[in-house]
Amino acid sequence: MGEALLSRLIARAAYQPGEILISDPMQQRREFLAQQYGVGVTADNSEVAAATEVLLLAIKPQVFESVATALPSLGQNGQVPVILSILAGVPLSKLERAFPGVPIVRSMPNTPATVGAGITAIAPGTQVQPEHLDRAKTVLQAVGDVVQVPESLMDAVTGLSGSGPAYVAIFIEALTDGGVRAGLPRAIAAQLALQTVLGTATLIQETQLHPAELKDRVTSPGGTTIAGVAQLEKAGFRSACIEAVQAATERSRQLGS
Ligand SMILES: NC(=O)C1=CN([C@@H]2O[C@H](COP(=O)(O)OP(=O)(O)OC[C@H]3O[C@@H](n4cnc5c(N)ncnc54)[C@H](O)[C@@H]3O)[C@@H](O)[C@H]2O)C=CC1
Ligand SMILES: O=C(O)[C@@H]1CCC=N1
Repeated sequence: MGEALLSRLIARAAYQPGEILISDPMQQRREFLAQQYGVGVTADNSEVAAATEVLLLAIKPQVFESVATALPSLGQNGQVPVILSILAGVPLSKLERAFPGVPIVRSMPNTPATVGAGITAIAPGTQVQPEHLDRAKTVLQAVGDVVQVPESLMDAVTGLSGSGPAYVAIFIEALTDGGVRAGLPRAIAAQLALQTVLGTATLIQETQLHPAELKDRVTSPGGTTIAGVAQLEKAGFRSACIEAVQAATERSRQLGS
């Protein structure tokens, strides 16, 4: 996810490569990022912590405690960075305990950020002033839309838009398989499936139609669509989507505790 944000930030010239320093323990990863994006790299997290105005935390929640403990206290060179966390589940209370007095913005982006079509929810911590929030938003608005939510909703955001690209990708893959089963060549089926999802999303966005209204418009009486919709309902498609978001939300809560 860190790379998704990085690639778009550079493509949009929100930052120059020379202004970005990335810490990663994997040498192969460091070499790749330096070569691909021209950014500075280091294996020492403290170097990033000492040199930055925005410190993006893009590690796994499972290693948060060990990474935070090993960092020196921030702001010793006079500039206190804004910490922008994208960690699933990790609450502001835990982040603020690890970095006392530091402005922290908890956020949940998603992978469409890579192409500037992301959506990120943010929740500011107790030390965050308007200028800190602006700094965080500048980073996130370069990769898509930004919405502010109460922190209590961040796990639900994670279950929906954070994890959602995987659900949508599975849907596109499954539609493609359906087309293949019905006799379409795979390449044509894949093109039809992808554009159907993209086109429907664009249609709903541009017309502000309620999804149910759009479904009704496609569904001719006694026609093909209602036959397909009836099968989706029989298979519990809606329920599967609702339960997927719920399960991911609960997992996000677990990761933070
Ligand atoms: N993948 C996604 O779609 C999204 C992920 N996130 C969050 O982003 C974070 C990263 O997730 P992914 O990118 O999926 O995982 P990832 O495993 O692809 O990336 C984690 C990176 O952290 C590096 N790393 C490991 N230990 C480190 C350490 N001690 N110090 C510095 N770097 C270290 C790894 O080498 C790796 O490059 C997680 O907290 C996740 O909840 C948030 C939104 C969406
Ligand atoms: O699967 C995960 O834990 C991360 C958080 C949201 C999307 N990917």
